[in-house]
Amino acid sequence: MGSCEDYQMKIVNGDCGYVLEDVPHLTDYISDLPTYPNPLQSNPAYSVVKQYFVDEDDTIIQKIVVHKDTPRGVHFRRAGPRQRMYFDSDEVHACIVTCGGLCPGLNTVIREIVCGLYHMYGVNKVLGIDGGYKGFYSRNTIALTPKVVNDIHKRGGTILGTSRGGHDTSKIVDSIQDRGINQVFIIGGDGTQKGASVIYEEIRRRGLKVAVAGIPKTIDNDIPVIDKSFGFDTAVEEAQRAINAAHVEAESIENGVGVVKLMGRYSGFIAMYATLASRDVDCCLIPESPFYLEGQGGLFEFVEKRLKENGHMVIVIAEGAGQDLLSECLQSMDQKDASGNKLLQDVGLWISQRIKEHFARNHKAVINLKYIDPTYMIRAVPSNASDNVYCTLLAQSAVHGAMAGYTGFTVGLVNGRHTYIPFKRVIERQNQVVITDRMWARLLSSTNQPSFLNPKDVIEVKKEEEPQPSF
Ligand SMILES: Nc1ncnc2c1ncn2[C@@H]1O[C@H](COP(=O)(O)OP(=O)(O)O)[C@@H](O)[C@H]1O
Ligand SMILES: O=P(O)(O)OC[C@H]1O[C@](O)(COP(=O)(O)O)[C@@H](O)[C@@H]1O
Ligand SMILES: [Mg+2]
Repeated sequence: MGSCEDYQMKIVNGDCGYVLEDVPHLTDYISDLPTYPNPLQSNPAYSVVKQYFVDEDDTIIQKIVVHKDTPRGVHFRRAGPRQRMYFDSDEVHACIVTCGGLCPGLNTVIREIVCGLYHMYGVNKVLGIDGGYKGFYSRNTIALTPKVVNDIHKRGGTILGTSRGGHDTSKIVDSIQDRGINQVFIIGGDGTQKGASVIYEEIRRRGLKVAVAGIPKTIDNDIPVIDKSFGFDTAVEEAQRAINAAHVEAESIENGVGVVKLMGRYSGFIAMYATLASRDVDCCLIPESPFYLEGQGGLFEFVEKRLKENGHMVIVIAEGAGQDLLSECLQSMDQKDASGNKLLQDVGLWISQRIKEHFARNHKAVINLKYIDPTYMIRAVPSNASDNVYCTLLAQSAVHGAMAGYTGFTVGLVNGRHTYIPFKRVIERQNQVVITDRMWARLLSSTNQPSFLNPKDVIEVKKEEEPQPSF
């Protein structure tokens, strides 16, 4: 038996600095497993596809910008159907669980896992776990068939229900073992993937032939390595409606200020992309970029300037922005949700209040501020067309991977290619907007807002965000 560390990372080194961060396989800890031909071979839909099966040696590079002397660097295993299966179709008993906050596309992923298993691999035992991780040991299950899931992709939310907290590894693995489940599909964000990782470790410790596959869900786009998470596109699109409303309101009245709060606990991606997409936003505030209110170069000064120039303005603020300022003013609430995530104070309400107070106090002008919080409306919509396609491919990748005997992996798009990524890589840190990257500069130059950084801060930020060498 290896250490936990061995359970998580399988590193293969090649020539010229080539590194494959491989995902575990059932054969790593169970010997003499029988294999089966892939039933897709005789599926008429695929009969004309050239090279349908993924070559075992195919890998995807993580960093695509290179110089002539750059070592080849980190690669991930390419996702897709394999020639040999490590499960016979009749033997498979799969389950699907959704955990954490809602995100557009959850139902599409559920649908496509069920249809992929049934139609591509002839599996006919798929269970839905009701209500997140705790559902494994405290709730009923739902039998999932292509008929049951047929039109669920048109609905927001998750037909399985979701929850925070309640992750009890041994009770969950006991339930998997007792029910005879041998493929576990876990859809959720950073917390969920951490939970999936310990479930995989426990399954491996018990020596069970059970494949564990994660499908990363996060509306905040805070999962590292992958290009973007499903539902993010939809969220950015839906946010436009709120920004438009804020703009219409602000534009229609003297000194109109529209404030829109968007999701993003630690990562301001939705706010950044929604701002870039809209062009109606004058200022975007995100958790990664500190700001201040008073004095030269501060937010109040900028609001005054924009109102003078244009007569109206729109501010987009991510929910995690300015939390340091809030805790200075309001009593710090150190409350957490059931999963241990810090509960944040409403920054949108706070900033709206502060702007109103500033203008009232200084008799600068009478302003008309409208605050819009569309966060739960955004999260609850069904996924758009592009996310629907993305969800379908993620689900199919997960199914192909599990059938081929891979385990302990998350599926994800890396540089536009579908890959299998070891859990450890997606849970070790959070994906955040790098304010020294060009994307944030593009935003600043599109809104012409202040950067809120003085030259000394810029040097500090650059030092903090010095790229970390990957071993
Ligand atoms: N470090 C962890 N280890 C095990 N389970 C975890 C961990 N963090 C979160 N979880 C579980 O994952 C589930 C979802 O986590 P949460 O943070 O609420 O959402 P998300 O996965 O969307 O980030 C919860 O049931 C929670 O108990
Ligand atoms: O009110 P809830 O359900 O706890 O959700 C709020 C949180 O959900 C999020 O959308 C992200 O949640 P996840 O980590 O579950 O993806 C955050 O932006 C937000 O703080
Ligand atoms: Mg999370």
